[in-house]
Amino acid sequence: MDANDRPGPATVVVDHVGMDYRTPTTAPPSGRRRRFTHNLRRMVGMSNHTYVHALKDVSFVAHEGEQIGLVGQNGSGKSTLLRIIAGVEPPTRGTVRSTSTPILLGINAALIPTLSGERNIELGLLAMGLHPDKVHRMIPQVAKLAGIGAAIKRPMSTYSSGMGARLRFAIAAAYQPHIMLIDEALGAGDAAFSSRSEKVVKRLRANAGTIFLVSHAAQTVEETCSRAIWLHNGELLADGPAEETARKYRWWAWNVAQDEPHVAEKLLHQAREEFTEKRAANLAEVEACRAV
Ligand SMILES: Nc1ncnc2c1ncn2[C@@H]1O[C@H](COP(=O)(O)OP(=O)(O)OP(=O)(O)O)[C@@H](O)[C@H]1O
Repeated sequence: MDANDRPGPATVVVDHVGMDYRTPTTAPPSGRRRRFTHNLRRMVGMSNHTYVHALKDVSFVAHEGEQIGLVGQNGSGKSTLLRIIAGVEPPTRGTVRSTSTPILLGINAALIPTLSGERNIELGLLAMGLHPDKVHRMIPQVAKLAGIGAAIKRPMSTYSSGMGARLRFAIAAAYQPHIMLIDEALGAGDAAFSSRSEKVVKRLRANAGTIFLVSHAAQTVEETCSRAIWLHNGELLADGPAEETARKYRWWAWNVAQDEPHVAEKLLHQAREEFTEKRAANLAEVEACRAV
């Protein structure tokens, strides 16, 4: 889609989504009383907890024909957002609505370790809603794409992590999703598998209606997406044409890498200011979708 084109109909509505993870920590909290409780719990062998605010009130609408890249530094919430859109994890707050089931390439299939690879393919394809006749016809081709040889007859619990990743990828790739989510960090496998999986991803991307892509190379987002969203510490900081948004992020990241914290801070502030109007437009669109 060209940046000047009108967007197609809405396919995914991310409505005020927030995600908090409760995690153990050894860091002492601020405040005397809290520190006292923290030390006391530690002395009696109990662990202390803190909350990670992985996503903070994220709202936007994705449309038919859009390829949306998610950019942001490590830990900014990109994978969390993909998992929530895929329905793999429920958000702490807010909702995600979509016109069809979004498929997160590689991990939607919940595989069962005690069953063979072949049986997992069967169950995975059935879980995606494919007809049993079609599933039986497809098993050999999915097994071929996984390319793990005779291991396909063995229980998954005996696989290496790379073999498991290949199988998961092959199952997800067997189905052409309309809303497709790709987390490049989940890509696993050796060089031969990577080139094979690249071809499959290319084909799936060409036929999908809406695509979300998490890539650590902002340049990939710039080159292959129509729109980009910049997440920073769980906050939606920018949302616009891929080239413009990914460049903003790259310029910020470059300044962080050059140890220019003041410039980087100024750029964050600038991005936030520039996003004010678009944020209001996003919220209005989310609101309008809620009314439908
Ligand atoms: N299951 C979990 N339990 C606790 N904290 C989590 C969990 N999953 C993610 N987090 C935290 O949530 C925040 C966002 O993580 P997320 O993986 O979404 O970031 P990311 O932008 O995808 O990072 P990266 O670029 O490194 O892959 C991080 O601070 C991370 O530590």
